Amino acid sequence: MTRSQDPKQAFSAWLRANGAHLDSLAFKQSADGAQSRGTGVFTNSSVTLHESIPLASVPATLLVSMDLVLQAAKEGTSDSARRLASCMNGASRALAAPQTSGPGWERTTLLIFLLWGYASLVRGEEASTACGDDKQRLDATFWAPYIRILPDIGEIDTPVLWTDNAALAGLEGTELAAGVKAKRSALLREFEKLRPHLNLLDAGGGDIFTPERFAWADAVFWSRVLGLGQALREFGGQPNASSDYHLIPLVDFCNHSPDANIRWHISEDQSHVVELRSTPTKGDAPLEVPADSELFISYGDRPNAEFLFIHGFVLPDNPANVLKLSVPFLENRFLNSDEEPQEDPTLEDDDAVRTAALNSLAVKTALLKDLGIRGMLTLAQPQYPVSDSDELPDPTTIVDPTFGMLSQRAACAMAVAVLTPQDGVERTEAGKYVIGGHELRETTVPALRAALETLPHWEVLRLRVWAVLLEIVNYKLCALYEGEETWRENRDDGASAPASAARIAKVQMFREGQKTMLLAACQLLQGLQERWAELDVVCSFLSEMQN
Ligand SMILES: C[S@@+](CC[C@H](N)C(=O)[O-])C[C@H]1O[C@@H](n2cnc3c(N)ncnc32)[C@H](O)[C@@H]1O
Repeated sequence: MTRSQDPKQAFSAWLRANGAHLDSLAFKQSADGAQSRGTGVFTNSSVTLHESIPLASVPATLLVSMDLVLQAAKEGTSDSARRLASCMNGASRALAAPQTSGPGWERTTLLIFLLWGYASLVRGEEASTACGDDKQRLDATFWAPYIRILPDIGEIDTPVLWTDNAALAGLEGTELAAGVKAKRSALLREFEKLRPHLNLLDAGGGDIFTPERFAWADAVFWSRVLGLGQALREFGGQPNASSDYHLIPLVDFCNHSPDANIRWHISEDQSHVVELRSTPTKGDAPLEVPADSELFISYGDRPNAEFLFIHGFVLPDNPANVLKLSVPFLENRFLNSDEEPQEDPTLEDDDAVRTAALNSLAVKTALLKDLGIRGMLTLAQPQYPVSDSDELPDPTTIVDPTFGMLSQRAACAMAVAVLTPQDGVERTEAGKYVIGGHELRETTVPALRAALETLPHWEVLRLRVWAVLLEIVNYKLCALYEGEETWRENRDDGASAPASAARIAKVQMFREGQKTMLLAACQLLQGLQERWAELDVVCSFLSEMQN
């Protein structure tokens, strides 16, 4: 390979020379209207895809994981391998547990790999052309054809890398605004800690490593990494593979589509570990793909917030859009604010009310933790049944009146969140949970649901859930509308750099998706609240409470 060769062709040649098979494929620029998708995988002739026949394959020797980085640092004999070893030693000393083991450390080692390859590339260290024996893989120059065609800083469009205020302001009022700020600060802190050790990777002294370059490595990592560890150990003939995270040159150039026509597959053939194959078709029918067509894999059904944050793109009318909210424990309302607690005649003073709230909060948090429900709840888009009549079923008569907006787990978590100390939430000394005087047979979502449904005021609890959720949804909707104002002002402000039209369109599409979700949730919850407030069982319970 010569430096003047087209990087995409050089990459194909490097893959082939090192044992990958990609006969009918080529790497080309991909775009969807104004939205660039960067490099993609295209057919170079018409092909017939079969689910059982690999279209391309990558040998184990080309997989990039922590195992490779550690091996290069330990066994490599080149100058670059020695620099890598010094950097790895320093980095593991600079970071404290838990960052020096598990997935966090795997990520750090792969970021170091990318920066190692980058330093070698910009310092013009020559890439080797010979087919790699195992030693060559332990030298940074071996990976140059791969590092060279990775998208560079200006080609990655994730909000963490945006520098124009006009686009960043577009996230105001959405869940991403705080996430992007937090991620930027975390990356900066991490970079400062690692900087002296990263500089050891660079023969030129390290002035090429900036916070932005570190954020580039992080973005490249998250947008391409696959968690293959278990699959490799179980099916890929690599019982000793200790890494989970892998970068797979070739496979990681496949762009995403909800209508993917290919998928990656762990091969049983031990020399060709990862393959590309056709997605399953009806009756195993082969798939005819014309020449010069892009082949897509699926990154999964993810909401636009996730696609934008990790990949810098959004999908129009994405059915996987969701709303995330932290579990709204009622106790927090008065523990964290001046709000008056619900009156409880059985308790003597404010201190007793506070203690009761803290106890009940501790039991509820422990219960959700034992159920595996931590942190955030997810609200999906309601899926109304498609029927000939316009009439929806009476929500009070169906198992899930939220039409899929709340999963069984989220519905249970919400019900727990709105239980008050008066509802009787306790934990016995034996660690069993008691709700309204009934001990849970087992700490599972179905058992909790069954216990909640037996409460005499179950429907009142549900009304509380609708009311609390409606309040949150309205709050988020207001924040979104207010954010819209801030964004408009920033876009019109001549002082800030103009964002590209494609980026503005992307942010707009993201905001529209959030608005659609929130309005649908608001409409549904309003209807549920009205309907539940009319139920006899709810009316009589509430009037009894008043009396
Ligand atoms: C695994 S890489 C795919 C190869 C990548 N296009 C490249 O140039 O290296 C994932 C990245 O490709 C881009 N991408 C993938 N699918 C896309 C899509 N449907 N629309 C826009 N960009 C896409 C995003 O930048 C994403 O982070």
